[in-house]
Amino acid sequence: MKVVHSPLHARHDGGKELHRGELVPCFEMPVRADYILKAVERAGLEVLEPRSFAHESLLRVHDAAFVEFLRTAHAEWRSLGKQGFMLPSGFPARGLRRDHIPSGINGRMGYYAFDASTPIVEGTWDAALAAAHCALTAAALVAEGEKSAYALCRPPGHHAGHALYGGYCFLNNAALAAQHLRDRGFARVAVLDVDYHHGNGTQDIFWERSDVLFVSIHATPETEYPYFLGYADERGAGAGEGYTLNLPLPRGTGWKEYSAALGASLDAIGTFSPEALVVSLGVDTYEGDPISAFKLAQEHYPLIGQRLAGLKLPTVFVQEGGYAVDEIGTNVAGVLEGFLGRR
Ligand SMILES: NCCCCCC(=O)NO
Ligand SMILES: [Zn+2]
Repeated sequence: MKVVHSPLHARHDGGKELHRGELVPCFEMPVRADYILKAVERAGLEVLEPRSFAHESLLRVHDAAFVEFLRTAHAEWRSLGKQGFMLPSGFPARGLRRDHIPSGINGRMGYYAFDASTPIVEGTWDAALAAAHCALTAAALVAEGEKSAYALCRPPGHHAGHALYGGYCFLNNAALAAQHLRDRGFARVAVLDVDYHHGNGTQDIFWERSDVLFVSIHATPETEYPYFLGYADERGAGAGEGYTLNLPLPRGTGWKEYSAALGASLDAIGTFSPEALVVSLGVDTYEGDPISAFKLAQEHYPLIGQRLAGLKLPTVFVQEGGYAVDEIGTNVAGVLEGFLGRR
């Protein structure tokens, strides 16, 4: 399994997020990627830098004006004499208009963002684009015959929708990988999101499509972020009806219940009989994660990898969340080594 990683991830740093009512240093910090990189190198996996892809690759899943906002926002912020990280101050919630995008930067920020946890800094665009290219490169490797590949993406992507950013995510790396596989001739692709949080962005992108199955096991939005998507009654719309499967679980879920949900998701994927699999690999399901509340232990991550290998599908792993930085590398490498049959 090859690993795709870009040192440009480190350009996304220096912001703060609004967490439980106060501005705190971001949990989604550069050292996460450094620790994962060390762990996959220790596991003997080959590491490559990403290829470059045309701007149009991003528009296969994202709105053009949204991408242009991400690309230019911080330069505009600086041209107004501002510096440091950008956070929105208002959102087009109920009773407000969403049919008009304000011309000012603060209005546009609130139009495209859905939380105040996802700061944009000067290097955010470079890092997000590099993460997208890591995912596209991993998908290209699988399209060219690799059995599997791992995109060490930072910032993550599964909360980013067609024209939406938040949850530490800007461009939807997993959705880009799935679309690239479709564009390279894989007739049906399944996306399995095992991050603690629901991949609302990925669901949004494939909501009306039957060629990409979206399955997510996550903490119930009744009590957990993103709160407003990820319920079991969300099954897709139009041609996509029946091609979204949400398996929300309560806070405190341990391996027994998680494993049962994993089994149900693998059954659904088997029924869909995809030609490839994209895994949104968040490891914030770990019992020691600072912002999450499942109870998976380190020894469970190789088991997840083994179960995924059982699908016998060409597989692209895309890094999502996981904030217990001391253990993130061990947990990610555990999944990959389990998948490879080494654990
Ligand atoms: N306070 C915002 C929490 C964002 C969750 C990020 C994440 O891990 N998503 O998978
Ligand atoms: Zn997460």
